[in-house]
Formats: sequence, structure tokens, C-alpha cells
Amino acid sequence: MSRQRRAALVGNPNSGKSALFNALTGARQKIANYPGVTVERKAGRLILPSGAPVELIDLPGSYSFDAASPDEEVTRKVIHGEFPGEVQPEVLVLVLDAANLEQHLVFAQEVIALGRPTVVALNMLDLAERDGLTLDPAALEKALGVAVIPTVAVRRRGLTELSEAIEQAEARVIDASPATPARATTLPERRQTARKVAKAAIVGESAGHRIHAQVDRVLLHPWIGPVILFAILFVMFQAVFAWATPFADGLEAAVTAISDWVIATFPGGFLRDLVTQGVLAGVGSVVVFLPQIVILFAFILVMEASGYMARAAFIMDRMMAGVGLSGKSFIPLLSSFACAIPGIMATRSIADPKDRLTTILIAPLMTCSARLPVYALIIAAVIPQTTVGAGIGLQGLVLFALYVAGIVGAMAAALLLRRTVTQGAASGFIMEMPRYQMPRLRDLAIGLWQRAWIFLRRAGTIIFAATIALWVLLSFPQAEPGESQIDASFAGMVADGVHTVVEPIGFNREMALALVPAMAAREVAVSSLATTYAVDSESEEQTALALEHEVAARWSLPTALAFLAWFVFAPQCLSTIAVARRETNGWKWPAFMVGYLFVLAYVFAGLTYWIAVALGL
Ligand SMILES: Nc1nc2c(ncn2[C@@H]2O[C@H](COP(=O)(O)OP(=O)(O)OP(=O)(O)O)[C@@H](O)[C@H]2O)c(=O)[nH]1
Ligand SMILES: [Mg+2]
Repeated sequence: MSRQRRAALVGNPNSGKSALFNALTGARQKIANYPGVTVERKAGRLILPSGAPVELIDLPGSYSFDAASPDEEVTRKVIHGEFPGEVQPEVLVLVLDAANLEQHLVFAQEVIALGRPTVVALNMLDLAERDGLTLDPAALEKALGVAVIPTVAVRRRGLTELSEAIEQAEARVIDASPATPARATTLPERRQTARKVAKAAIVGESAGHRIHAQVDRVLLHPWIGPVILFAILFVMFQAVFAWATPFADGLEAAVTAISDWVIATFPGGFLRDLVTQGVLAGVGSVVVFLPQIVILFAFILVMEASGYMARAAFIMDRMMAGVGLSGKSFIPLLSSFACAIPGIMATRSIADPKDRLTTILIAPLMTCSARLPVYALIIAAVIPQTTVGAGIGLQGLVLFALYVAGIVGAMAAALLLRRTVTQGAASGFIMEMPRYQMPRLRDLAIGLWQRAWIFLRRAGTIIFAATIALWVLLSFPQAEPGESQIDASFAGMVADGVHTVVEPIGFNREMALALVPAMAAREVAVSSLATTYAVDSESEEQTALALEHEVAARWSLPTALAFLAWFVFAPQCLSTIAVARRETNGWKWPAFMVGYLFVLAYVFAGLTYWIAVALGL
């Protein structure tokens, strides 16, 4: 049996490699309209027209084989067969952005000069047309000496032809002249050739891209730009509360109804309590935040697909430079709004090791979506659902302030780190601005579905497991008559221990207890509170009150605010620590990260509590 053949997608960032990969293999790799989305190699299966399978490899975008950033290093190693545990791919599929031909031809020459079987996917032809460019693929083919296939990855155009060309690529090279030695040319020479080749391939050009420059003049304006960015984020957080409420209420009512039904239908006892107090109260209390998560990601996905995200990075660059970072750090930090794990991974596109390390260390300060249930719960419980004039909701405003607090905290931390442990000069910002695109509904729907699925899967696995474990610890040993169940339980003992540490900053015992399983995932803080209050509830025959009402009734305002402040900084997520270890090759930096974040969390929660008490809140 012949061994599986391999083909790798190479090319500049944002040329549509992952979009082609998804279209050819049916995978669902993340695609977004800014450079540096893919930072790892990913493999999938492509069936060629002859029926033979090929392993297709999606790679991070690269500007040159000399490049220094860790993601570009992955590309270089895979292409040169130096990637651990991986055989060199036989065929290279060079993806070029037809609307940016000249720039993309610079790296293309390096790839073609390797002398390996190569096929060019002349992608984004639709955008080239929109920009008023008419291209001649045959002329390009002649100039480059390899097959050129016009494609539009997102409309699945040219895929069959591309598969055929991949199939024939190896045969084609056999009768070609001996390969030119790799990188025989210098960068200025390659630039010059790129200009010449692009000129030959572009047969017509009309002034089509004027409007985009005009839009950028507004969106990137030194002071209008930041105002617009701020306004968009503001609306986003208002929407998270305003639009989600009816859906969240519906979900909450459904969970209560199921719980009531279970109580009415089944006899009381261990199993019924496990279902109502553990599964329904605990896991249910997290699931009700699904609408908020979906709304948050709808905004983020639209910003990513339209090309606005790269503009946001540009706008933020000035602010980032002030704290010794570049706008390059902005995109990893923004990814951390979803979760710090992809955020920390995305730092691979930062070439400067100290910039990168600083970004890794501050990534957990960005408000990940796992904190959203915690914030949303406490806000709904203690912040009145009023407006502060002009129809601006107070709850959304507080949520916005919490996100801002995370960002300000991250900037302050970066400033300190850059002056101390990660000293060095800030590197300049170089990122090309992607062209604006209308987000495609299908891509948005897939993206939202993926996010919703990640959230629900967490609820069904890690949150479920942590909640059940907590319920068991809360339920045993059983209390004597007259004694509170929590006091008697194993969990109560743990809670007492943690409570002594966090009592000075205003935390009650249930909060102390919730902090422990929240190490696994931050949302577990919510499910833990729900389960604790359900176990603690007086009435056996009734579903506990919605968690938000329990919190409103039991917590003082300073205590609730202190808990919010804690979660702005709290580093207690094990997977983030694990990925920081992997990306920094050791325990030193993750240990440092956990240490400084705990100190910040403790100090700021304390300050919040003491100030709130002093103000008589
Ligand atoms: N109009 C149009 N858009 C495309 C086409 N191919 C990809 N895109 C869009 O271009 C953007 C970049 O696509 P990706 O597939 O993420 O690009 P990539 O080359 O993998 O980028 P990196 O991973 O950053 O190197 C996304 O917004 C895609 O939806 C195309 O043929 N036409
Ligand atoms: Mg990609």
C-alpha cells in the first residue's frame, strides 16, 4: 500500500488558506478577516478527483521563510520537513490574494524557488473584481511556471479544478527543469520581480477601492476612530443585557418548570435531590446565560469578519505603545474576550519574545466569556434594572465598566511588567489592514453555533462534574436535626478554611466555597452558588428560588461588588495555567502569573469592599 500523500496550504496571512482548507476538507477551522488567525498546523482529508485521499495541511500565514514569529516558524518547519513527527508535504498549495497580488508574490517566489510540486490558488478573485481588477491567470501561470487555479474559497468556486491540479502537481514537476536553489534572490529582488509579475497578470484596473480608503479615513481617524470603537463596545454590552433578557427569562422558567415537575413526580430522596439541587439548580444556573454569550459573540464575529477588528487593533496601537506593547498584542488580547486559551495561543504571531511574554501574562485579565455568567448573575442580583437617562441601561453600563476594568488592569500590568520583568523596547506595529467585507450569514451562523456548542459542552462536562462533586460534598455527612446541612458537610469544612482567608475582603462562606471548584472553570462559581443555596434551602418540596434572588436576598452590596472585583483579576482557571506553561516552556511564568493575579484580585476585592462599606452602600 502506498503511503498517504500530503499537501500543505502556504501563503501570506489572510489570503484565505483556512477558508480553502474548510471548503476542501469540510473542516471548520476558524477564519476571520485579519492576519494571524491560524497559529498551528491543522490536518484534514481531501479526496482527489481520482478518489485517492490526500492529507491537506492548513498552516499559519507567513511573509517569509526567514520570519521570526513562532507561528511562521511552524510553517517553515512543516514545509521543510523539520516539524517533529511530520513528513515533508509532497505538494505545496500556494494561496495568493488576487486583490493583493504584488504583496503576495514576494513570499510566493520563495515558495516556488523550493522547486517542489506547487499549485497556485489565485484566491479572492471576487474581491479583485470588486476592486476593479481584471486578472489573467494564464499570464501568471507563465510567469511563475506553476499551475494557477482561480478560486473563490468562500463561494466554493474553483475547488474541483484545484483538486485536479493538486493531483497532477507531482507529475508536472517531473518534466520541469531542475529546481532553482531555494532563496537564491534577495528581498529587494523579489519585490522587484513581484511588481513585474503582478503587472503582467493584471490586465485591467479601474479605480474601485476609493470608498474603502474613505471609510478608513473616518474609522482610523485619531480621535473619531477611538470614539467609534468605544461606542461599538458600549452598544455591545448594552445589548448583552437588553436583548438577552427575554430569552434568559424563558430558559430560567423552563429550568424551574422541569425542576417543579421532577419534585412533583418523583419521591423525595438522594436521587431527586441530586437532580434538582445538583443538575438543574447548578448546571441550569449556567445554561441560562447562553443568550448573553451568543449576543456577545455575534458582535465579535461581525467585527472579525468585516475587517473592523484589525482597525480596532490599529486604533489601540497608540494606547498599547504607551504601556510598552504594540497593536500586535491587541488581537491576542481581543481573542481573550472569548477565552484566554486561544488568546495565549494567538500570541504566536508576535515576533518579539518579550512582547509576547508580556501579552501572555496579561491575557487572563481580559474578560473571558466564562466570567460573563458570574458578572451577569451578580449584576442582575444587585444592580437595579433601571436606565440612567437616554435609554442607557445601568446593568449594561456596569458590565461595560467591568470589561473596562479588566482592560485598564491589563494595561497597568503591562506597564509595570515592561519596566521590570519583561524589560525591553516596544516593537513597532506592522499589520496590513484587510479589506472590508460584508460578513457572510452562513459563516456567522457557523461561528455562533460553534461558540454556543463550546459553552453548552462545558456546561455538560466540566461544570456538570464539578457541580455534582460539590453537591456530594455538600450533602454528606448528613446534618443532625436542627443543624444546618452546610455546617455539617465536608464542603462546609473546606468552606470554613477558605473563608478565614477571604473574610477580610468581605466574602461570605458560600463565596469562599465557590472559589474552590471555580478553579476548574470560572462559570462553576455560579453553579456552585446555585447548588449550595439549593441544598441550604428550607423547603424540601419546592424548587429553590432563582439564584439571582437568593444572591439579592443574602448578600450585601459591598460583598457583591467585592466578588465582581475579584473576578476581574482572578486567575483561577487551570486550563489557562496549563496553556501558559506550554507556550512559555516551563512553570516559571505561569507561577508568576498566578501569583500576581491572586495578589491583584485580593487587593482589589478588598479595596472595593472596604470603600463600599465606608461609603455606607
Ligand atoms: N470575498 C472573499 N473572501 C474570502 C475568500 N477566501 C477567504 N475569504 C475571507 O478572507 C478572510 C481570511 O480568510 P482565512 O481563511 O482566515 O485566511 P488565512 O489565509 O487562513 O489567514 P491566516 O490564518 O491569518 O494566515 C476571511 O474573512 C474569509 O472569509 C474569497 O475567495 N473571497
Ligand atoms: Mg488561517
